[in-house]
Amino acid sequence: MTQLKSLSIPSHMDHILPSSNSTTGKFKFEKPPPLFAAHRLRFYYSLPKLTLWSSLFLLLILVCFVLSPPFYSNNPRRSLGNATASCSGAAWDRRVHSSAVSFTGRTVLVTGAAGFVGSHAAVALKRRGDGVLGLDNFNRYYDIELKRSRENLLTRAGVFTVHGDINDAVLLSKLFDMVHFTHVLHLAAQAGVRYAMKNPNSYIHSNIAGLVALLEACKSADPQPAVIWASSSSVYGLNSKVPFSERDRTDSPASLYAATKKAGEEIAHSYNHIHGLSITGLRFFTVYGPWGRPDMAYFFFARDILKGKAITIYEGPDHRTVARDFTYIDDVVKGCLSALDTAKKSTGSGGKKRGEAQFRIYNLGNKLPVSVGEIVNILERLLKVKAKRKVVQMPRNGDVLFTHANITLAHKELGYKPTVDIESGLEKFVKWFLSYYGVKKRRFWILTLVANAIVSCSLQLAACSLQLAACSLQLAGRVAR
Ligand SMILES: O=C(O)[C@H]1O[C@H](OP(=O)(O)OP(=O)(O)OC[C@H]2O[C@@H](n3ccc(=O)[nH]c3=O)[C@H](O)[C@@H]2O)[C@H](O)[C@@H](O)[C@@H]1O
Repeated sequence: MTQLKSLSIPSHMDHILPSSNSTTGKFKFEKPPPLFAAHRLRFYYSLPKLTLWSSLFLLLILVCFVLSPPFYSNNPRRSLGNATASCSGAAWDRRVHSSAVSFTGRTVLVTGAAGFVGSHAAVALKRRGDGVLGLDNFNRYYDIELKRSRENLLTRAGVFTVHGDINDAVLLSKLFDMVHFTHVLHLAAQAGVRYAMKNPNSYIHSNIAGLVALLEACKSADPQPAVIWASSSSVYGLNSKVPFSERDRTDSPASLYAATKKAGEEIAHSYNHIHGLSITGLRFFTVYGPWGRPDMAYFFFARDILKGKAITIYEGPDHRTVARDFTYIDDVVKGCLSALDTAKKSTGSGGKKRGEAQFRIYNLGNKLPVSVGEIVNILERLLKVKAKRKVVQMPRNGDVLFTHANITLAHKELGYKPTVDIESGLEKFVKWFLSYYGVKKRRFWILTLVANAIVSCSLQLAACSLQLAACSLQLAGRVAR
């Protein structure tokens, strides 16, 4: 007993010690190693606390993760990893070939396939029986999860998306060797007018260098494909004559983005002239709709209205209205497909031109400009939430006051006829927006709860095992004595 007392065991440990009565004269208590004893004591008594704190900690990490702003970077190296290296192997080859199987005689390489217009167009092509192969660099200009979700849609439709950059000449040449593309629908680009103020180089990288790399690959392919690619309404720049017609001048761009698209049109012309590539440029007018781009105003207005955050509505000098010829995605996709179907074959082979080749440019707009204020009115009605509007003078950030397409030429030569008005188009967008982000939120909370439960259970299990080990050690000690 004297021995026991001298150990000064804390009173709350009494129940795990043998009773003094039963051991009188016989029991000789051996002090466990101090470190082990300390652990055992803390562990045993703070188990519920430990579980609680670990759960709270886990929850905190998850909340920080969700609330952290998305990381926007357009450094292709960062987002690509080793793309060319990953684009090989028998399984990869099989996926490329099976995606490119065509039932119509058309086989299309769609660049920017995980993008907004790219994903819609690739699915539409595949549905009608064309062979389709996607290519996308999955850069982080906006939410990469959205791009992955679009990629899942493509996969379900039977379209394989190669992860790679249009600047990767080795990869392009490999793809052109593997598949005889009849057409290239080139939609990969650094989009967005205002972002050029922040990251001008990304526009040069994708819209100039990338375009040249792609045209080089097309020029060298045998047979050469016909190229249909996305230019932009922004090439009309500071023009004041409306509606914008393809014959109007395009030499006063208001943004670097517009300048790179205008440069793209000139570069395309030179490849057509020298190498006999059949090339069609499509000037898209503010394309919107389900699976859209989160950097576009209608998209982030919807998000901010729902969050109760103020939205900034630009106005021109003397309170002039800012307006856009918003064009619904399905109409634009129809325009792309008609351009593809009416494209003539390239005339070159092995990089040499054998005759004049087709060169076309079309406006794909809606010919009914809508003010930004009206877009907000419609979103308010659809979301049933009042927007907190902040009307400010349009900053000098590359935006133009208005766009308005003359689509006579596209109508005449492509049969292009937009059918979706802004109310119905935004209604479809809002429906998608609510279901996509609603589902994601629900999925997130279920995952959080499951993860939490798993961590708590594992901690409890670990604690029990330690306790069991401690008891066994103690028992072994007793038996030995
Ligand atoms: O037509 C095109 O070629 C271009 O269309 C859009 O560019 P933009 O029309 O400027 O579309 P948004 O960025 O969504 O802006 C729409 C309107 O909202 C206005 N806006 C934008 C942001 C903001 O905070 N407040 C605001 O009033 C803009 O001035 C513009 O009038 C795309 O973002 C470009 O990639 C595309 O090439």
